Amino acid sequence: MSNHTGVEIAWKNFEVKGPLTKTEKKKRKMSGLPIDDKTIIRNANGIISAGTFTAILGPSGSGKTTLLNFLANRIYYLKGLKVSGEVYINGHSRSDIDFNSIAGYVMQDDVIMETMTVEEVLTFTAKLRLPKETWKEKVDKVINSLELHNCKHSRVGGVLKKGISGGEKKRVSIGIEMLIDPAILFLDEPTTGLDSYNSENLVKNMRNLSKTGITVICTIHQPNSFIYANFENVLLLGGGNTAFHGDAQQAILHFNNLGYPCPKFSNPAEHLLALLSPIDDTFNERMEAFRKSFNSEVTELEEKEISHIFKAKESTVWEELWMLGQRIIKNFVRNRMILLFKIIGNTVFILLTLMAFFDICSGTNATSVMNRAGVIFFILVFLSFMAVNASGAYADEKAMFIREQASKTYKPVSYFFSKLFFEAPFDLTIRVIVIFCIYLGVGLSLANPEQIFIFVGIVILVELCARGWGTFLVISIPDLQAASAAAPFLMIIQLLFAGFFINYDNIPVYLIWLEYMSMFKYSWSAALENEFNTWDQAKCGQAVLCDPIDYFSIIISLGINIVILACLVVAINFLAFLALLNLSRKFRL
Ligand SMILES: Nc1ncnc2c1ncn2[C@@H]1O[C@H](COP(=O)(O)OP(=O)(O)OP(=O)(O)O)[C@@H](O)[C@H]1O
Repeated sequence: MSNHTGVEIAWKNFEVKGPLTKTEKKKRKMSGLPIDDKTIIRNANGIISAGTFTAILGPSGSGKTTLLNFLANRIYYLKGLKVSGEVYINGHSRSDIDFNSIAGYVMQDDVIMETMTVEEVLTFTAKLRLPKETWKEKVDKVINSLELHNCKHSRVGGVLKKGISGGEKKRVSIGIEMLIDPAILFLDEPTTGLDSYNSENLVKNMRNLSKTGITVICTIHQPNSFIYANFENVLLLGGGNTAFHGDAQQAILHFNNLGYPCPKFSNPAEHLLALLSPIDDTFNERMEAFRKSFNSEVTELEEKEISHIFKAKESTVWEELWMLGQRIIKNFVRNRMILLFKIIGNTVFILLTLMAFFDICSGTNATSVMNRAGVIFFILVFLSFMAVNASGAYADEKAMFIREQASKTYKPVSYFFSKLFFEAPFDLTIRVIVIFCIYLGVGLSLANPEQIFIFVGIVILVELCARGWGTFLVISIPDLQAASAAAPFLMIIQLLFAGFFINYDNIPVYLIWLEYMSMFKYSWSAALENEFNTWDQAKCGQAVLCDPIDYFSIIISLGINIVILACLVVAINFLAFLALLNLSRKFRL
């Protein structure tokens, strides 16, 4: 199915050093050894021919993934390591060619939209990256070659909602990469989490792909003997060295000749991994023997032409927005639990609020002033906490966004605005309904009918501001749990300096900037002003509360408060957008 004649990949003088772990440092200190960087891979060389299937094997920590990432040019994952060496594609230095246009990379985790069907997942990428005339044919080809026809209309599913099997999911991940017709395909531990039946099938699939001309390279943890039998070539890593690289069956003979025969009826992979693991005192001696017995030297490389470099279609922002928007809507409609929860949760909230505060604000005395201010405060706080969590959708999709950026499926700007145009409106609509019901039910001012609309406008700005903050945190903090823990703190800080708990005059000068950044300061002032600008002081009496604008120290006019709030919305969302750009830049190849 590939249009390629395949490519040969070679690496020379590949060396990796990395920091010691705390335990390693302790051990070295106790043995009086120097505490400098450890060598993970030492002067490795190798060559993998076009259209072959190679499995990189080795014990845990031997550097399999590091080698794969180095070959696949996944620089981000090598951060923190000192890496040197050169990679050649068909004899050309990798840096001289558009390597990312001929390479596909399948991550260990399958990060696919769970609510989409297999066909929809493939179609999404195909429509964005392939010309109109070819995408449909290409999707069908991928489905056929990866034997996905039985599940093409099934939803992908996830941990809580079962969908297709783990093996099928992995094949979908491979299929997404196959759409661009890669000449070389890298897979990081593709059989992890799969049962032996699915693992064997997957390995057969990979071998079949290599037979179509694609150079397939994967790392594998602990293959069983059936899986091992399907390997064409193996590259064995141990003790920082390449212990063997070549025909999988020859590997068994090679170690047999060195005096390490594979015991009868045992799994050859287990035997080889045991030989490469530091499980006894003879490890160093064994590794030295393996190193000497295998010459990985790569000599003169012949320069060969690289046929057919894939040129992805450059979709416009509008096309991308529409595709992403459709995906959001589908995901939204199919995620019935979330939909139901939002509807029931908000209905319960309206009912409870009305039961507690029904008509509480309708009076004209000082008590009514406090009630009105209290209800307004409650609405703003409740909505902002709800909205800051609405960015959870970003958290759910962060890994998928990274995968899609690595393969340049769409531009980050399209993703950002698709969330704003297609995801936010549903929440905003619910919020508007909630506010209308509560506003009318508790008896906030309707002396001027515009007041309710102005209040709704203020609430929408608060919602957009809080969403922006939530999005910024989720995108810029690598740990998602830390990001969701930080969100309420950020809201509390803004509340603290908004003017309700500490009077503006009592805020220390060096913390005054927090006051100016608080969305509650402006929304609270604007909402109070909106509420009390039709207030009849004469009916209220002489109490200090009867002049609410003065009592609450509101000095900025309603219009200016709204303008500042709108500027905050733009600034915070721009910050979130910059964070998204930065995330994309790290992973986009
Ligand atoms: N970015 C990094 N920063 C620091 N150390 C790293 C980094 N990446 C890998 N290492 C270290 O390099 C060594 C090799 O890691 P690598 O993930 O390549 O091993 P592996 O053979 O794939 O292991 P496993 O089978 O457990 O996934 C390990 O000791 C690991 O801790």
